[in-house]
Amino acid sequence: MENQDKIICSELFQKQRKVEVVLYPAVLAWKEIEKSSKRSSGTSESEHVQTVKVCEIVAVHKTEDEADAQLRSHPKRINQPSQQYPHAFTVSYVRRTRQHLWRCADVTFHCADQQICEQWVQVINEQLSLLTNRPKNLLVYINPYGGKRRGERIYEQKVAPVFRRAGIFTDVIVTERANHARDHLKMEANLDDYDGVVCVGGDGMFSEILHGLVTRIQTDHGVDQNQPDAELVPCSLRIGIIPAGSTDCICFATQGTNDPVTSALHIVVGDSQPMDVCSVHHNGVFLKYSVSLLGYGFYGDVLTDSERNRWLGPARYDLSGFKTFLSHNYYGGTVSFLPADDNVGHPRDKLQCRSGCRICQHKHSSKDEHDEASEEKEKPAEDSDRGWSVIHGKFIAINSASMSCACPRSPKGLSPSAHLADGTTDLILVRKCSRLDFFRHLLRHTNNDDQFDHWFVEVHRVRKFRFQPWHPDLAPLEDASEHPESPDLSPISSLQETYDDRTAESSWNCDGEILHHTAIQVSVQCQLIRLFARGIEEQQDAEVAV
Ligand SMILES: Nc1ncnc2c1ncn2[C@@H]1O[C@H](COP(=O)(O)OP(=O)(O)OP(=O)(O)O)[C@@H](O)[C@H]1O
Ligand SMILES: CCCCCCCCCCCCC/C=C/[C@@H](O)[C@H](CO)NC(=O)CCCCC
Ligand SMILES: [Ca+2]
Repeated sequence: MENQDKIICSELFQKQRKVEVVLYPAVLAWKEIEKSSKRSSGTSESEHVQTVKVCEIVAVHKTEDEADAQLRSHPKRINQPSQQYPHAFTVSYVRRTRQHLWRCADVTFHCADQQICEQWVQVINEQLSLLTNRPKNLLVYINPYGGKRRGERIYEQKVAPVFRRAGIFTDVIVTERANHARDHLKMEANLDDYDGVVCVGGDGMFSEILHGLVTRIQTDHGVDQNQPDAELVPCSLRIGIIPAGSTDCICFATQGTNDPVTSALHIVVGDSQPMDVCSVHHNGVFLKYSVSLLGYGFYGDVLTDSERNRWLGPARYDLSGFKTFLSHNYYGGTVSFLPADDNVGHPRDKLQCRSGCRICQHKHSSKDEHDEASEEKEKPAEDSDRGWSVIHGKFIAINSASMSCACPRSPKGLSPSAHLADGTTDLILVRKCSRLDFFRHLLRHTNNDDQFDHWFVEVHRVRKFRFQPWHPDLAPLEDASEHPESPDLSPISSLQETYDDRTAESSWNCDGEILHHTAIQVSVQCQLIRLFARGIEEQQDAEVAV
């Protein structure tokens, strides 16, 4: 630190203590200078240096009238340090508290000289203006009905004050119906006016923003989304997520917590996290995009059931999860997939995607990869069946996790080692097994045991996959490839009386929405969008003691 060039250095006052404050090019630091009458004569420097990275300063402003106000209310305190140092400025900055939780903290420095005070404000502001990744204008959509219906309150009480302090301008739209935000982004919003879009709501609301934005960009660039191999254009606008939904899995998996203030601060400091998006087609017709879970069988059934109980709020998933678990349905079908290259690891390698992830950093957006491939004139023949693996079977669940899908219900997620931006999705196949076995598998989503370490579970890291449910007339009577089932210790046959495993079909849960087709083709679009996030931080940045 001492070797870096000091931009400005002063002796100021903070909370009745004399401190030396230094602004280096990337760090603001201050340390106490003790008047050591208590210990020895003279002035000595305390060992403890507090530091704040300039990129984590939210704002700086002159603390107007504070000293005047004190003087008016307590004229007798004229000899106190704050009156000897009547000018003050306050630096608001990001402070890490508990795990992944950020708060906006203030530190106020007092000084005797007005000019010095103004110089400090000016110099810090100059440093902040060099941070060009910070948004200045945001378009905010609030779903007033997501989660526990607290979206508007959360925004007004916790988020808007942080944006105001950071000097961010916002246009706020409180949605009046489902798909309001999607349609506004698709057709009306003037995207040139904004540096980003903020979504106040849950995963379903995020999905609206995703569809509105991605579709708009493709339309503007003349790209036909119905072509499964279309070269999609990445979105330049980043998306911020203020969690106010039921699962908030996308927020949790990209920040490590579901906290509105933390999200607001990630937006203010201009974080950027690229993210994969799966495009889902049915017979060459575009259906949906997905960033978290595409789940057939268990998670499709949970969602279908839970939609009937929306009034229950977040608890609807617990009730439907329990009911679906008891139903213990399984579904026949054929899954085909194109495995990922070796350089992106394996779902069981325990290399979790964290802030600055090396695996994700080495990937580019799908468009860049397309461009490189066509330059080299060796576009892979992906539509042929070369390289594809095919699996027939009866499945309790088929899950594709493009990210870990960590959420409060499952802090490590459906696929703990899945990457946010590696151009792949982890395809998890849970074959027909006993109810007890499936329970053990589910339970492992909540503890440290490996949920893939079961005879009936397999997991593949893939770039594309397809699913075809068995046609009732063509379904094999027995699935020869299947592992012999272990005995079911708790048969609940009454729930299955009407269940015919040769005709039954589930539905796909696509980021919390039901798809209306079961035969689908899925392709991962590497880094199609960017969030105002940085991935989950490995460890807390501690204050520096020198
Ligand atoms: N004004 C509105 N009225 C009714 N529905 C809305 C409105 N605005 C958005 N929606 C819809 O509400 C649905 C649920 O919203 P949201 O995702 O915010 O909450 P959630 O379902 O409780 O949370 P999660 O998706 O995390 O489970 C979304 O699919 C969205 O399209
Ligand atoms: C014995 C106890 C076992 C408990 C096991 C819990 C396992 C939980 C795994 C949770 C995975 C969530 C994946 C995220 C999916 C979201 O895109 C989607 C939209 O918000 N949420 C759901 O579909 C809601 C899905 C809710 C599932 C319960
Ligand atoms: Ca991925």
